[in-house]
Amino acid sequence: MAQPSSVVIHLLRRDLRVGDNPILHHLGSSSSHGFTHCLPLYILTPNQIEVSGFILGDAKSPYPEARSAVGSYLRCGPHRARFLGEAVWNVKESLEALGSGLLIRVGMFKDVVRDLIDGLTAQNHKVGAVWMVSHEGVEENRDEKSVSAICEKEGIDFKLWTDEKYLIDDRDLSIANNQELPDVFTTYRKSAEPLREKPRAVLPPPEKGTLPPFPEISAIPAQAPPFTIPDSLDALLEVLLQPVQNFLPNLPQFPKSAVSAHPFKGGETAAYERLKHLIQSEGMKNYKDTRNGLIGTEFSTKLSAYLAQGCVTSRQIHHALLGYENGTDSAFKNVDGYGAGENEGTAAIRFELLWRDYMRLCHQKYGAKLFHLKGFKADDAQYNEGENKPKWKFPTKELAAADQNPSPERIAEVLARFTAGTTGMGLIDASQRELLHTGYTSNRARQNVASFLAKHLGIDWRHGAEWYEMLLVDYDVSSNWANWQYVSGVGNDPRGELRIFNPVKQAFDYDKSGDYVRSWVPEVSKLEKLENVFQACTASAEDVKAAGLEGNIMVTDPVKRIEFTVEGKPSKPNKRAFFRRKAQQARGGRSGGTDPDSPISSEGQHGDGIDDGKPQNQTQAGSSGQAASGDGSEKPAGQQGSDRAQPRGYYHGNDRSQSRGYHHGSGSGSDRGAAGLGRGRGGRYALPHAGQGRGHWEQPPRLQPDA
Ligand SMILES: Cc1cc2nc3c(=O)[nH]c(=O)nc-3n(C[C@H](O)[C@H](O)[C@H](O)COP(=O)(O)OP(=O)(O)OC[C@H]3O[C@@H](n4cnc5c(N)ncnc54)[C@H](O)[C@@H]3O)c2cc1C
Repeated sequence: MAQPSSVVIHLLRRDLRVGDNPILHHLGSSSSHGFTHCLPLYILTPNQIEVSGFILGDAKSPYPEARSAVGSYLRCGPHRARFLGEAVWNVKESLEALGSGLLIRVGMFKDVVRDLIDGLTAQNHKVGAVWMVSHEGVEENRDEKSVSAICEKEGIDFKLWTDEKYLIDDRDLSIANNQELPDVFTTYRKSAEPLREKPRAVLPPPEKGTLPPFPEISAIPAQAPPFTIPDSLDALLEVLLQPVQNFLPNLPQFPKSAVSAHPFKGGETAAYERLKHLIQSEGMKNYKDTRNGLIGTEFSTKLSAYLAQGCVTSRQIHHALLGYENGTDSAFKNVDGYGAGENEGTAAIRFELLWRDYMRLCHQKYGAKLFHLKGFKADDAQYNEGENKPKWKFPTKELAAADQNPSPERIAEVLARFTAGTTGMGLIDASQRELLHTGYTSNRARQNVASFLAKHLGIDWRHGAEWYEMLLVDYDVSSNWANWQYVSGVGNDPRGELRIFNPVKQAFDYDKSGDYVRSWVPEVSKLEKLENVFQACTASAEDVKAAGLEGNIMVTDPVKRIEFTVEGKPSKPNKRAFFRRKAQQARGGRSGGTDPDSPISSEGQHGDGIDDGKPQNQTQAGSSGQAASGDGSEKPAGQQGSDRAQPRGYYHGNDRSQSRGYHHGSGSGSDRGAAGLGRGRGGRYALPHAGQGRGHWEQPPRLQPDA
């Protein structure tokens, strides 16, 4: 009599690799797991990625579009959709090469798993277990619970494995539980050092033929209609991209002068190639000197997108570095520093990877506060004495105070220009356009962009985080939202409100010849003076004319003017900020004082170039870029001069009339309670309302109202 089958469903998530994969390793190396078959499965969930492209013909999707809660942006834009498709296909091919395979499905976890259990059971396959790695995130935890509940009901083993893609394994942390995590990175780092000795060994990929076989195709139920699953990579990319590629109407052409810093393909194979190249080209060795670059593929590792999808693990990076440092991997024998131990560059990489671990641990500690307007600092006691709590401006009437100035309409306009890269602030616009076109922008640029939105413009930072979520090829829920909080002053930056980037000074420091801004913002490329390139409104009328910029909104209506002398000093040093920094240091700051390990390198850390922000009439702006001294007050865009009521810029939103039936915002920054929203339309910034859900569809909020 045939042995009864026992199938383990291995649900791959952001562990899209066969190497260093704890579940595959266990199944490939243990003879006692008891499974006759293994069904590796990847699910594209309609709340996180748009799946309407998988529908053949005219059928309607049972799910609402995958859009964000606050700004109603697409959850996953074309750059990451492509990268993800490539990564999924690559792991499918790798599994096939090992004698297994990968089933791709569209749907919510619980529906797909339910269908599979029913279908396999009907074909005399007993599902013995469902295994997956655990992830942080409200939605991710909800997915886990939904599958766990089905398994419990059916008497199926459900196991969440530790996701081993971090530098220091959770089982080796110096803290007993996540509530003990220090709120200052340096404190955590010190408890984790020496970093080079901490990571566990890498798990080898299963050997060919060692994984329990893939169930016969005839036993696997088909994808639930109306979706169909493509059978080639090209077809998969087409259905993933088709609904999201026109995410920004009137997107300008990719500038001829610009080159993508992130031309990389998704997948584990490409990740290993990149890692090897970085060591062989001395990119790792030189990383400390190059990491603040803005242009090209080589100034930083560009491993983030691979790490985000789990195509490579931090400890695999660490071990590849060990092979070079210890002189044990002959592939690197010709590289300077081979066998000479850890160097500045490789140490800095480990340090950055620890930042990634830390952001994830912060997410574990604070849970859904990651998405709250008030951030991790929801508790007022978490602010330093004398530190101002941010007062946010909102682009919707529902969230804005009745007397919000500038008006919600103007803020919506400014936001549209911020996202499209037409603010008139060169570094910000260049970065935003680079992001639009390539899905990547450097860490230096990200910090400036986030600081500009949150601190110069005072706009609800979650719009920036959601915009990044849509566009970043390397979007990672913990790293993105925790970094946005950090820079916006509501997260784990002990300097909070005091850290403000002056994007003009930063441009002078990091884009010394203006090549970066000129390449992504070709309109300003003909301006000769750097200060004008970095802030077009400072150009003289003559230079504006010569550059063909007459009437350009970046000149006539910059969303912000920043005073800055060409000599590189703010025109009016901000004594107050300095004084308060000292006071804060003396007090030890929040949970232990300022953080010398801020992810921001030295020039960015020191409150330098605090923006005076005095409104300035464009015609008064001198060609030198020197402006009249400011009054020290921050004035948001729209308060400059006369009220500008007419929308400008080339992007006016996607005019969505449909959105989802939930709301998660809160006006807490202005001490307004959570408002009952989710109604009506409002163009681009309409809040979600009920979609065309099928019976069982529900999409509870990721964000809870600020408690
Ligand atoms: C507002 C903002 C949003 C961000 N959003 C994301 C995001 O969604 N996903 C993401 O991976 N990173 C994010 N970062 C962190 C950082 O900008 C990127 O990790 C980095 O630019 C990716 O390029 P790279 O791989 O070449 O980095 P490298 O400079 O080569 O660094 C090596 C690795 O270290 C990690 N790392 C470096 N800096 C940080 C950091 N500050 N926080 C967490 N990990 C870090 C990344 O995994 C990175 O791949 C964000 C930073 C800011 C300021």
